[in-house]
Amino acid sequence: MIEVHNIIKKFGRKQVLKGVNFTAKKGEITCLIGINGVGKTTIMNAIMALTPINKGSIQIDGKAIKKDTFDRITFIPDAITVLPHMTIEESMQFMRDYYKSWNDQRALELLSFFKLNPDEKIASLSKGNTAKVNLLLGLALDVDYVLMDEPFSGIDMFSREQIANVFTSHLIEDRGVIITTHEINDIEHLIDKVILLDDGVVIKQFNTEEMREVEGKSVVDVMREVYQS
Ligand SMILES: Nc1ncnc2c1ncn2[C@@H]1O[C@H](COP(=O)(O)OP(=O)(O)OP(=O)(O)O)[C@@H](O)[C@H]1O
Repeated sequence: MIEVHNIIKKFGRKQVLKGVNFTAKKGEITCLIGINGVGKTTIMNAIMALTPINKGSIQIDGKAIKKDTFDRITFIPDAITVLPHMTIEESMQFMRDYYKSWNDQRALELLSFFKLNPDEKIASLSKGNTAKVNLLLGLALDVDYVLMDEPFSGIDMFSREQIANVFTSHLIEDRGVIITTHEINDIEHLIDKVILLDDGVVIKQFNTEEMREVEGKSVVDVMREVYQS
């Protein structure tokens, strides 16, 4: 389980995170939701220790984040990080050389799942296919937790559907996933837990199935209640 305890993050005098608390379990998809600039990416960066926090703590399976934690967790940012002159195959080779957790079989499955041509250069890919390669490179790592920042951002409906399908496939398996998205309609039916953020804190968190079954409300219903009240 990833446990985020009371984290505070300031950029200069601006306090972006004012005591954020939530947990994300293995085997579940947890979705961070909030308006632009609320601090979703900052939370992801804090979990990955890419940005220092001012206060609070983050634990992964009961242990503070350390170098060796990164064998167990991966971050898929909203922009591709491999070099544009590489082909997809070369970018996979790069990851294979660099990460001992690289799983070739899963990478090949993802390649065929997304119907990507391994000989195509990253620079010549459409936005949708670039997003798919980005996901492939992250999901092919054998790690327990995957963080995804805006995997649906700016891509067409069919690519969004294909990406959403990955969440229900064995390619995610029993991993813990934390995702940020503004495209809630695409994954509403897939997510287990929702964390609603506003003004630097978690204003509501709930289990989506419980919310549907007990209160008869969708994620969008709850978002309207919380953000438009
Ligand atoms: N390195 C930085 N230096 C200064 N301010 C920053 C830095 N990184 C983020 N911020 C500020 O922190 C706030 C939160 O940014 P963040 O990118 O985490 O928001 P977000 O919720 O992910 O937004 P979006 O939905 O637009 O992706 C914003 O006001 C942003 O300008």
